[in-house]
Amino acid sequence: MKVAVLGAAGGIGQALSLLLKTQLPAGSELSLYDVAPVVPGVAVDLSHIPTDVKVTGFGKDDLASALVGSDIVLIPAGVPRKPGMDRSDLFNMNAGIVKNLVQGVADNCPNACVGIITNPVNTTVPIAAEVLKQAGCYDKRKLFGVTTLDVIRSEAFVGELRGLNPENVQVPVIGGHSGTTILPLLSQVEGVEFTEQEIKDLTHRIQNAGTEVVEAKAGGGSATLSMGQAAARFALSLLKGLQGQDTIECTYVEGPGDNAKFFAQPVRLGKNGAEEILSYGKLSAFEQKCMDDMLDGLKGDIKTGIDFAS
Ligand SMILES: NC(=O)C1=CN([C@@H]2O[C@H](COP(=O)(O)OP(=O)(O)OC[C@H]3O[C@@H](n4cnc5c(N)ncnc54)[C@H](O)[C@@H]3O)[C@@H](O)[C@H]2O)C=CC1
Ligand SMILES: O=C([O-])CC(=O)C(=O)O
Repeated sequence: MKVAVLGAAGGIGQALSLLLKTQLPAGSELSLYDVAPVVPGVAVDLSHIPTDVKVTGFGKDDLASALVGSDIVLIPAGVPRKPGMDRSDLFNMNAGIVKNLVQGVADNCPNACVGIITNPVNTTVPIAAEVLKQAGCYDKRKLFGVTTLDVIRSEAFVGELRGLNPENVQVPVIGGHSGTTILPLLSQVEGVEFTEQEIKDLTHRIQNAGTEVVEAKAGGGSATLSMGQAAARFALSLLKGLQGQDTIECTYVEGPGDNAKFFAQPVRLGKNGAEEILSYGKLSAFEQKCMDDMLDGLKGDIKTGIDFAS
């Protein structure tokens, strides 16, 4: 399998590429693309790690070579937030970057699965869908917004609160990837009971965890290491699915549209990508109210993306 990382020289891109170099199955290829001139150096650096994963770096004029033959394309290219900004403030800078890179996917590896990390994810994924549609190669089973960071944060915070090993905690997170559109289903965490106040506080913390990192980094960017881990988890699950070993992850996809055209929920990943959109089960009254309150915002974010690309 060939995995391409677009934006590979950035904070997320480098962490993700390191994890992929050490965790992709033997015989895989890792293709690193960035407009930053350091990218060939990142590839050389990683190539000194003794795993059977071939790493190649491609500079800004070499997008086609980076992409050709790719099975999975991960896109963390773009600008991160600074304190005081919302993810939607990144739209003006990042929408065009995602549009151009996804056009490159359409031109060079139209059958690849694409995982969009660049914010605002609620909007950049619909942009990617429109670009692929216009190129005649859109398969909704193969386009994903990577929302795994919301899941791993939920696991970490629940583990911390209850003194559990977070590796044994599972929390589905549905909706989108910004503010109140992030909806952790704490009522479904097995073997753990929360008070109403704990649910409110935890939900708020998970929804604001990106801002927690942005403020702690004080102008130096947003989550990169935890996001690298989250994207690697998603990519490795997707790859297992493509190789015939089905896996389940929450991810932002075009589904049946019961809530919004694009929506994050548990998805069975298999040979063709998103083989099955799974039910997220019964919501508590609190979760249902959170859902009702955020859906208009999520739909607005999606419309912004569709309008931009069409
Ligand atoms: N989905 C999620 O959960 C998360 C998403 N993000 C988003 O990921 C994006 C990247 O964040 P960081 O890695 O921290 O930023 P960064 O600034 O460290 O890295 C971004 C990289 O993208 C490259 N780049 C810019 N334009 C490009 C283009 N046209 N083609 C190829 N590469 C290009 C830059 O040269 C840079 O190396 C941001 O939009 C951020 O908001 C961040 C954390 C979590
Ligand atoms: O908050 C940000 O800007 C980056 C991000 O998406 C996250 O950390 O969840």
